Amino acid sequence: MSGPIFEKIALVGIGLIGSSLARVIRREKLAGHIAISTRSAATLDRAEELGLGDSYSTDAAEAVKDADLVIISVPVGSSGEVAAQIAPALKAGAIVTDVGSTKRSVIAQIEPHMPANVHFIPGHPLAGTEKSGPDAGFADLFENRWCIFTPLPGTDAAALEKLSEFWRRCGSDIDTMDPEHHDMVLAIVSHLPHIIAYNIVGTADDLEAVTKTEVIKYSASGFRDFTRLAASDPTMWRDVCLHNKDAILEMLARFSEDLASLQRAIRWGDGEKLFDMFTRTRAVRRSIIEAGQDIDVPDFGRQAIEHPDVLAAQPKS
Ligand SMILES: NC(=O)C1=CN([C@@H]2O[C@H](COP(=O)(O)OP(=O)(O)OC[C@H]3O[C@@H](n4cnc5c(N)ncnc54)[C@H](O)[C@@H]3O)[C@@H](O)[C@H]2O)C=CC1
Ligand SMILES: O=C(O)C(=O)Cc1ccc(O)cc1
Repeated sequence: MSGPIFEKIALVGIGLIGSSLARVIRREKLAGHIAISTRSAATLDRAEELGLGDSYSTDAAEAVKDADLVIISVPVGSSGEVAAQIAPALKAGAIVTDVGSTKRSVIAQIEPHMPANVHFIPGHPLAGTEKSGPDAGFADLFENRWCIFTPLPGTDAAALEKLSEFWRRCGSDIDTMDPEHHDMVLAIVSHLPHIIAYNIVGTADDLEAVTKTEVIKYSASGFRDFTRLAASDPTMWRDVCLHNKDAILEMLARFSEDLASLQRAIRWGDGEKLFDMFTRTRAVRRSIIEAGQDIDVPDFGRQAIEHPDVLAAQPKS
């Protein structure tokens, strides 16, 4: 299929994800009109300088007027505020979706505001980088990545198919799951890695016996990989931590238990245990490569979904 899918698309939030969407919508001619809205006037001006849309407003309600598709791309903690602003201005029959990294909390914030005559379909593209803002986006971001929908009971099948077609034309593959499962999967494959990265870089930064110049000068590539994740947007990740609290705490508890067991093996010189553990984790990496997921920016989503055994794997005693 070619040609516009929607007459007017409104993008609320024009950072990494919103601006990547603007770029791919333009390139693939997915809309007749792209309306852009964001809270900060300076960011909106930058989006206009970059020519990302056809109309610009700091008033989200103004931007969504007559829109057939509204995509909310703001930090998850701001979802409710945006939903309240846009609700009275939504067109009957419009599809409203989001791209938030957590789903239960976003649904809880947005759904109560949605009028009965619009289709709210929560979504999450498993694609991103550590960068943020309208300059950071690029049209290929969603190419060969998963986009997960967590539809509410009774979601209109035609609206879901139309939104799926939109994301396919952005380059993504579609998967559907319930919001609880989404939040659990993402806690281990995305949220925990970021928290671990923030923590290890923080620990290094606190070390008094090692100067900051030494951390920079001698940083091995393993540490550098962590610094990339730890450079991710603080507002976005504060919100993810606060809005997927239960699943993150559950995964952190398991992680801490496993870390303590590793610590014990090191303390007691249990080389066999260390070797077995490192052999098992090496196999996970191999299966990622075999699944064709060995790409520059770590891909965390597809692997866990296609190979749920990665999640289910229990430590060998
Ligand atoms: N950065 C990433 O790698 C990924 C992020 N996500 C999700 O996408 C969403 C957006 O993330 P990014 O684009 O990376 O963030 P960003 O920081 O690059 O952009 C956020 C945008 O939201 C705007 N904004 C913030 N509060 C607002 C409000 N109350 N009303 C209107 N606009 C507001 C900001 O001005 C900015 O334009 C988040 O929910 C995040 O969890 C999803 C997949 C990947
Ligand atoms: O930069 C990376 O490695 C990421 O993991 C990007 C990312 C961050 C959050 C998401 O919800 C999805 C993708």
